[in-house]
Amino acid sequence: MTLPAASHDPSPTSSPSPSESILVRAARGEQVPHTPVWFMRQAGRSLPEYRALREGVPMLQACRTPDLVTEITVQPVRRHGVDAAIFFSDIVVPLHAVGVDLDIVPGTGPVVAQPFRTRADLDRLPELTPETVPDITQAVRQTVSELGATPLIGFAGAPFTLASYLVEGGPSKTHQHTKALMYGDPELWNDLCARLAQISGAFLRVQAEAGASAVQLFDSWVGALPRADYLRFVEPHSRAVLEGVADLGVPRIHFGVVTGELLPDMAAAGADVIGVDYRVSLTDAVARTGGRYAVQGNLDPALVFAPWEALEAKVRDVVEQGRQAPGHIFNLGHGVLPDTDPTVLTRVVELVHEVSAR
Ligand SMILES: Cc1c2[nH]c(c1CCC(=O)O)Cc1[nH]c(c(CCC(=O)O)c1C)Cc1[nH]c(c(CCC(=O)O)c1C)Cc1[nH]c(c(C)c1CCC(=O)O)C2
Repeated sequence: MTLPAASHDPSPTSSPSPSESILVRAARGEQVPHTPVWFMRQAGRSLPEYRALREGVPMLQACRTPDLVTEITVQPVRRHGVDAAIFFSDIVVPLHAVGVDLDIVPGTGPVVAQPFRTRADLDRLPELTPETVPDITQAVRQTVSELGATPLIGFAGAPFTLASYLVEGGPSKTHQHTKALMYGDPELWNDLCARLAQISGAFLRVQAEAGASAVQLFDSWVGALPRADYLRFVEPHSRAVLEGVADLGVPRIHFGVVTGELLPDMAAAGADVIGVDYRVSLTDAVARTGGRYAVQGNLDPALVFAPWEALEAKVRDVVEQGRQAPGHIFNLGHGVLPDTDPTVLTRVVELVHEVSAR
C-alpha cells in the first residue's frame, strides 16, 4: 500500500515506549511535559486521505481488513501529530463478529436486521473469544508496530449503548424500545447486558493483549437515563467490563454524552479517566468526581468552525481547567464533525502542546 507523505513522524524518539507515553502517564495522573491530545473520530471523514482509501469499501469490510485498519488508524497521527491513535473500528464490530446480522449505513449508523426484543433473541448473541476476531488481533499488532512510540487506544461500546442499537434496531433519539424492555422485563434486560458486557470486555482484552496501551469504553447514549436507572440497570454491567480488564494494567477511559449527572458514577464504575462532553466544564467535572480522576475532554467539536481567535481562547481555557485534575488528556467533547477542516485540528494540536508545555 502506498502511504501519503508523512508530515509527522508517528514514532518520535523523545518518548521511548507507548506504555510510558505522555498519554498513559497523564491517564495515571503523573507529571507530563505537555498535555497529550487526540480527537474522538479523528480517523475518519474529515480526512481526504481517509475518503480516498474508503472509496467503494463498505465500513464493516474496512473494519475487518487489517491493512486498511492499520493505514486509517495511523493517518491522523501522521497528519496532526496527535499523542495517540484510536483503533479504526466501530462499536458494532464485535456484534457483527459474533454473528449479529447488521450493517453500518452511511449517514445513518448501525442498523440491525432483526431487533432484539425477546429471550429467544439471546441465542443470536454468542460469547466473543479471541478466535472470533483473529483479524482484530492482527490489525492491532501491525498497527502498534507501525505506530512505534505513539500509543494505540483500543475501544468498545458499553452494554447500554450496544443494547440500544440491538433493541431499537438502529440509531434512536428516544431509546423507547430499550427503556420499555428495561422496565418491562428487567431479568431479560440484565441477561442481555451481561452478554454484552462479556462481548465488550473480551473485545477490549483482545486489543490490549495485542498491544493497545489504553482502552476507552464508549457509553455514548447513556446520558438518556436518569441517575437511578443508570445505577440500577447499567452500572453493574459497565463495571463488569471495566473491572474485567483491570488486570491488564492499561488505563481505562469511560466516556458518554450528556452524562453530567452520571459523571461520579461512571468514574467510580472502574475508570482511571473520566471522559467529559462539552456540556460540562472540566472544572465542574473535576469537582463532581472529587478530584480523584484524570479527565479527558472537552472542546465543543462545533467550535473548530469558529474564527481562530475565539477557538484559540477556548482551547487555552480547556487546557487551563484541565490543570485542576490529577491528569488531563485534551480531546473534543464528542467526535470530529464530518465537515471539519483538518488543518484546524492540526493547529489545535500544536496550540495545546505549546500552551501546556511545562
Ligand atoms: C455511537 C458510536 C458508533 N461508533 C462509535 C460510537 C461511539 C463514539 C460516539 O459516541 O460517537 C465509535 C467509533 N466509530 C468509528 C470509530 C473510529 C475511530 C475514530 O474515533 O476515529 C470509533 C471510535 C468509526 C466510524 N463509525 C462510523 C463511521 C462512518 C462510516 C461510513 O463512512 O460509512 C466511521 C468512520 C459509522 C457510525 N457508527 C456509529 C455511528 C453513530 C456512526 C455514524 C453514522 C454516520 O453519520 O455516518 C456507532
